[in-house]
Amino acid sequence: MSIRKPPLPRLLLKNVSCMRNAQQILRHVNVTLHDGGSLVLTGTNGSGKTTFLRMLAGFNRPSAGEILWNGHDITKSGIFHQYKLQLNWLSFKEAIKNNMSVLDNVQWFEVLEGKQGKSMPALELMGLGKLAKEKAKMLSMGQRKRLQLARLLAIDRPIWLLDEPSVALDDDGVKLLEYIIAEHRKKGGIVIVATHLPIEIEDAAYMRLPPRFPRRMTLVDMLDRRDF
Ligand SMILES: Nc1ncnc2c1ncn2[C@@H]1O[C@H](COP(=O)(O)OP(=O)(O)OP(=O)(O)O)[C@@H](O)[C@H]1O
Repeated sequence: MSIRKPPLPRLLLKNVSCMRNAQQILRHVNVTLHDGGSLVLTGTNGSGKTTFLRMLAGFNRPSAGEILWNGHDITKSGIFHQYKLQLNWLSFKEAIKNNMSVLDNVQWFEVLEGKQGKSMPALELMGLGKLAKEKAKMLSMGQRKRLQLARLLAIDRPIWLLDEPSVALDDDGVKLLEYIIAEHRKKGGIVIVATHLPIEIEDAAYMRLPPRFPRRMTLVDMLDRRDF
């Protein structure tokens, strides 16, 4: 009888902590993600959701513990070079050039990836097909977010790091976001989302980060506890 080794997780965070500006932001975080997996990060303002994503993107190094991709430490330079090519990052910094057309704002990134042919279908899927030739400065906030999502699709990398991806989207936009996440996962992609807003992601793991600055106890809290 042969005993099969379980597959290595694609991403593994082992007892990871992270400091920022000499403050401990994340403590002893453990996460396992296989292909097709998803993690939703929630927590109050300042609890460290963006820091978590930045750490996975390599902008902040863990102060303790390890982040392993295919079993290799991502902070090792040879590994990081390969690992970062797996990442697709969506954040408040939109990197949208207002004087370029909507299509060029997507195609430019696609060409940098050495890919072609996905920009227009991605814009159409995100409901921006008819605006493809307009300057990006004509777009509303929600349309700008849709453009960022079209870029994710056109660039087509396996690990998505999404910081508040549904902010500014209307109901249809949120459904589209949920749809593209589900489709990406079906292909084996990994999706990590930091969000304040409800989002439906089937079988996702949820992690609620503890507040960093617990609020001071009020008189009402003290009366509730009756321990003074
Ligand atoms: N540029 C920075 N330099 C140093 N410390 C920072 C910086 N940005 C944030 N921090 C610290 O890191 C902590 C976590 O911030 P982070 O942005 O990760 O939280 P968040 O959970 O994403 O918050 P929000 O819900 O407001 O987006 C903050 O409380 C702050 O003290």
